[in-house]
Amino acid sequence: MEIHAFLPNRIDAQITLHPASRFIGVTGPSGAGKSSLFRALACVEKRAKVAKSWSFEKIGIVFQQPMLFPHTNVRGNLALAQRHASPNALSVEACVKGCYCEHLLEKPIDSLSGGEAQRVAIARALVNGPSVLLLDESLSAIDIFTRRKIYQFLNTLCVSGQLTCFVISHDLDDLALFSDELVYVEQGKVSLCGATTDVLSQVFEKEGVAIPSAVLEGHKCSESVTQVENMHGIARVMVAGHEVFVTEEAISYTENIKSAYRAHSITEVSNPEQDNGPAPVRFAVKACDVSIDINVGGFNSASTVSILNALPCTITSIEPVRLTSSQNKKSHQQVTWGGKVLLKLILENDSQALYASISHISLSRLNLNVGDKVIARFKLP
Ligand SMILES: Nc1ncnc2c1ncn2[C@@H]1O[C@H](COP(=O)(O)OP(=O)(O)OP(=O)(O)O)[C@@H](O)[C@H]1O
Repeated sequence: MEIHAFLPNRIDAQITLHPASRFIGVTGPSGAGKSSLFRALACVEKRAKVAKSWSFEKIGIVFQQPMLFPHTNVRGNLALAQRHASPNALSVEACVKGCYCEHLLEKPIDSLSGGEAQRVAIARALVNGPSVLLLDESLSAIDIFTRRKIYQFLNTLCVSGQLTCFVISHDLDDLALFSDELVYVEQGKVSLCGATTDVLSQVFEKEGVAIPSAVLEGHKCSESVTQVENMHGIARVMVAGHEVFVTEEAISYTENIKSAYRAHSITEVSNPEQDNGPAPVRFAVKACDVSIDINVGGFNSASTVSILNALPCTITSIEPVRLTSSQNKKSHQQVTWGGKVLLKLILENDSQALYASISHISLSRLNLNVGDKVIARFKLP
């Protein structure tokens, strides 16, 4: 998929995407032109010129400040959107359930909180039945638990082929978890575009992110081992041949619509006849949640620590963690070095990367070096 968007003095962006990408994250510094790009794509900017290699049937856009009709309540807003809905649009019930705003239906618009109004605005956009939905920081005021649930719902629609989402966010963890591809905008141009994990590592370097998250992909095992896991919403995921535990909320489904379908109890998502095997999933692991164990022989014998997960890895780089702070009135950046180092690790027998943020003291006590084989132990994501 190719898109070229031009807006005089603001945007000259070339985006090249894989045809199968359905959830595309967009990020970049403040003022880079992300909103302008979306406004161009949504044909809101009259002077914009957009060329694309495929035709969008119907484009929806939701801004950070929800633009709901104040003269009617939430139900009325949704009913108005339904009037011009495309034939395959989801029902109001499915949209409000997926956007967690069932309880808000009778509320007047001016009584909604910022996060509630954002949820209603997304539900209203979905009721209209767009084939492409542009979300411009549209979930920024929603708490992380509900936000992740809504992203999971949107992702389910994307995985089932009913929707393509372009999502602007400054939250790299959200984008890491859900995006098939990531676009980085700088000074009106697209400077990075491609597979999420590849682009993310370059974004972390560019933005000097001290505690990055790695995205791991694996297959969710269909059944939980014990009733305890079931009760606490913990899933088992096979990563590079090893079993790890992940909370259900932290998982994003990448394929296999049946699993996503079951996870959300959605009745209107198209349900192609696919096999019901282990569902491909991804989840993010924060560098600060990863500890390093040099006792590689004791891989399965860490029963004396509370950290649940372990993956054998090799250290591929060791970098001091940069702490960047604004120094003076001219906003020059001063770089200072914290007491930590960032280790980049590659999983054994796999090309997936993991980060670990550890202290200089641990680095020297354990005498860690590039090329060492270690166990990365990490808390339940
Ligand atoms: N209507 C407008 N007319 C002229 N310039 C504009 C207009 N809207 C935005 N700009 C300018 O275009 C540039 C890009 O703004 P835009 O809002 O697209 O950035 P952004 O990447 O979305 O930023 P943020 O992350 O802070 O929301 C900025 O310099 C902004 O001042």
